[in-house]
Amino acid sequence: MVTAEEAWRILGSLAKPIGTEQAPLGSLSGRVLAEEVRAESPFPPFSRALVDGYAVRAEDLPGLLVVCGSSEAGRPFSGTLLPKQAVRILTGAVVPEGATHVVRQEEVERSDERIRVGSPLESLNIQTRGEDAKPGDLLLTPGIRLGAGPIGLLASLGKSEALVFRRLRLAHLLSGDELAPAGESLPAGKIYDVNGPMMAALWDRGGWERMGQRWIRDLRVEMERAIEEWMPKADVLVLSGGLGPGEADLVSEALAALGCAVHFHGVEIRPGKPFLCASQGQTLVLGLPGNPGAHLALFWLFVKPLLDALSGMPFAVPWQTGRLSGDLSSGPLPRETFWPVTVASEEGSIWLHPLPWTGSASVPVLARTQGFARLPKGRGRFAAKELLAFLPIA
Ligand SMILES: Nc1nc2c(c(=O)[nH]1)N[C@H]1C(S)=C(S)[C@@H](COP(=O)(O)OP(=O)(O)OC[C@H]3O[C@@H](n4cnc5c(N)ncnc54)[C@H](O)[C@@H]3O)O[C@H]1N2
Ligand code: MOO
Repeated sequence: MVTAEEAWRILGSLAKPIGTEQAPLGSLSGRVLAEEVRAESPFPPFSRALVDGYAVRAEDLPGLLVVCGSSEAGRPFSGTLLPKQAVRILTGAVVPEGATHVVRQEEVERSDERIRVGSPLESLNIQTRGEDAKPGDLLLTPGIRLGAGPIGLLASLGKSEALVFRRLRLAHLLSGDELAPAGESLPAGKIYDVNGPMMAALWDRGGWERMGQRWIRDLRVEMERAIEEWMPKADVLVLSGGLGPGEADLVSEALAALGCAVHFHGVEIRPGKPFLCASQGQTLVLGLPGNPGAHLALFWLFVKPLLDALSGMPFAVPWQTGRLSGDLSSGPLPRETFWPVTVASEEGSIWLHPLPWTGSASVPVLARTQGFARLPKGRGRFAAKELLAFLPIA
């Protein structure tokens, strides 16, 4: 049995990114960047007008100017602005040589090919060449998950692809002779599979590749065969159930028979005490207890930080702090406990409302859980307004 801190440390040491690949711009959403991105040329590539109006020279103002041509987006004015001249210009167009300012069209009087411009001009209304980035400027660093903003930046640089970490391949093996699939009538003694659909939902949101999900009967030989079959295909194999000390708790025996290295089996926490971590070669095996409450809590506390780190991001558990909105009392806690809470922000404070919780076998509470409050071992009473660490789940 290890402590939660030891489990995080071990998982962190196992979390080496799994490899990289080039991916096209259109498929980068949710991927993790594996390279530094620097500007190769100035951005914007030319000084451009920020408003519709006239390009002018400050030294001619105030005065009457002759409009000698136009510059539109994509169709620049080819000459140089001479004394007492102006060029009609539209937003995004190249500012002609010699111009110092762009004056808004609302601020000039125009008659035929002449404009009258007052003085002084308050703003340039020009985004100058290289204002956003100069050649060599660092624009993106490795380890960020790519969303719309960074993808837009890559597009502005003309990049048609980027180096990203390979998508993690995950498989989920669920054991339990009592499991029945949704949609079928429930024979006596059976329950519907909760962990399969719950984990599938978590994985789809994380952008990882779901290799497969398989049910196995509570037979050691079946468990062993399924692990052996999936180990070469997956980067991470998540097992559901079969971890406790009962006769049908088969995972440890199957892993031992396959010669896997077990890094820990059992963490001093509630829920999720039988949590197991093993590996063989490059493949990691995570055993999560069958109780759905343990499955969900362990995913957020340990599995997600590990998967993120294997995907190229830092290994981190993003704790926050909040105050209890009411008293929380249970018997003295036998282990460090992660208690389901709802989370609300009010008047600059985060409030944690402890949900009624009977343990990891309870499922309805999971539908309301927005975070897990971290409670130390030994205590049984926590007063309203006490400040606690919690892990938000979103
Ligand atoms: N003598 C002891 N018994 C138990 C201990 C212990 O220390 N000594 N630990 C308890 C704790 S804590 C947990 S957690 C469970 C761990 O059990 P397993 O990992 O072996 O899981 P199972 O026995 O297979 O299942 C537990 C529970 O969850 C239900 N389950 C399983 N899979 C699913 C699923 N896919 N969807 C919904 N529900 C599922 C299963 O029917 C059981 O009710 O052991 C305790 N026992
Ligand atoms: O570890 Mo169990 O999940 O505490 O019920």
